[in-house]
Amino acid sequence: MDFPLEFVERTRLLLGDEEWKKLEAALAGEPSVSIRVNRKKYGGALADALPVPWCRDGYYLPSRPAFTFDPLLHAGCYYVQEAASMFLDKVLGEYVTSEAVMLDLCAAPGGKSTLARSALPEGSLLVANEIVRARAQVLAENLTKWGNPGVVVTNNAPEDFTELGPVFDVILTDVPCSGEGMFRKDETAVSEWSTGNVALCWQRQRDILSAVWPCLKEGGLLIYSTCTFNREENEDNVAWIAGELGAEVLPVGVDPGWNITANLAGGEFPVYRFFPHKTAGEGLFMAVLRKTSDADEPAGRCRKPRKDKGKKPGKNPLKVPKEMGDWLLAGGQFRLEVEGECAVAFPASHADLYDRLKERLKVVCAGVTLAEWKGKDWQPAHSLAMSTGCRCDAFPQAELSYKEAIAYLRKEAVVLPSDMPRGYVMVTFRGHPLGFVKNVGNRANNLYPQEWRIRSGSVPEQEEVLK
Ligand SMILES: C[S@@+](CC[C@H](N)C(=O)[O-])C[C@H]1O[C@@H](n2cnc3c(N)ncnc32)[C@H](O)[C@@H]1O
Repeated sequence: MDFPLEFVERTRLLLGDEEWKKLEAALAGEPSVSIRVNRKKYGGALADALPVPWCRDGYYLPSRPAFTFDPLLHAGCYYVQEAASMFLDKVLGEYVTSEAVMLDLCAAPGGKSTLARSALPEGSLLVANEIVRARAQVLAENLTKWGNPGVVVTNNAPEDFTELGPVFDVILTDVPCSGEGMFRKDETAVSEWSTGNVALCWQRQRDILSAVWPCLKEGGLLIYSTCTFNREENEDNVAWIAGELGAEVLPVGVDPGWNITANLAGGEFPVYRFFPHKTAGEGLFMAVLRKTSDADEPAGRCRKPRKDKGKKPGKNPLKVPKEMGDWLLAGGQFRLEVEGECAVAFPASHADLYDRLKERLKVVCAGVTLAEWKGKDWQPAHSLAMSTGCRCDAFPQAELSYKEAIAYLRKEAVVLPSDMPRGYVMVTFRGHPLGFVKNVGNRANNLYPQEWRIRSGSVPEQEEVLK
């Protein structure tokens, strides 16, 4: 692969001649394949997989299966994620040990959000935000499949958060960057690279950080990451956060055998760099900072919503039927309410914050959507089937074969055994919920979300299921 000359020169200067040659060779090689399992859904051991050392649920696979045709992927049993990004698990495991409210500001497609949702202590809330509307939909899909009810997905610009005040214990800014660490996976990252773009990126990163800084509590944690190598977007920005915004940079306990690279800019503070020639994974930079200053916003204060923002709740004639609480394993821990045409369950312990977020932000989805009103009855929602909080035995269940499961995920017709009761039936594959159908006797109407269906027609001959 031909890299831009200026990139070669700058990276050679950063690493030295010998290291650059090794990196160049690695960037021309094949990326490793890794996944992270959802321990709330998938308990089995993996054959032939090697653990990713810095992540409790991460595994390298010996080859790349046709993931699209694995029903377990669509059931949220695992997420395909490059291994270096999983370092977030080490950071959260070390620094977030009690219930927390976390914002993942640049979250789509959701790799780090799904990881955070597994790593955060029980009772925590994750707000996952994405500025690009179409990407926010993908983020919502991935988090819905992951199934943790303590999630709010929003579609906002960083500035929209500023006036919330200091509500977050942890903020992750996995900022848009020049993407040098993704060169072997993403050819457009190579073609779009220029020194001008690097400058644009580091300036935009500072704007993003300044916009959300007032939302971080004093003593709260900022996790800053990029997937690029240059020092401007990495060490220089960390030094700027510490000096200008007011933070101390924190160390993370790492094993020397992991081959993580330290600060390359001569600074004293700890940062964590992953290079593809040293660790199996793509390029990643991560630093952890604790907010020391509170100059912007007195703790606990939150400005009133802007007058033009926030919808006045109109009177909704729909009510959530009481029995819907029985569709959840811990129904009593949720606030049930109707939002538009949907019955939504949201963790009661964070309901006040959710109301504040709704006043200011564009919420794509939150908590568990239990059902949708269809004019005559409530139709159980896909989000419920995906939720780890769902009481699955509240519904009749039909186990599907591999072929039937793929047909269901392609939104094709499904035929259920003749003794299945009429009405809503949960379909499963190897015991994992895939969604709902409505059994009308001679056929079952497929309720899989149209926009999530498998579109590819080339169904593999053999079963492509995680082993
Ligand atoms: C590196 S990607 C995030 C990857 C994600 N954290 C994950 O682990 O799957 C950066 C994200 O920032 C978004 N973005 C682009 N411009 C932005 C801006 N000005 N402010 C905030 N986010 C932005 C991009 O759309 C993209 O989804």
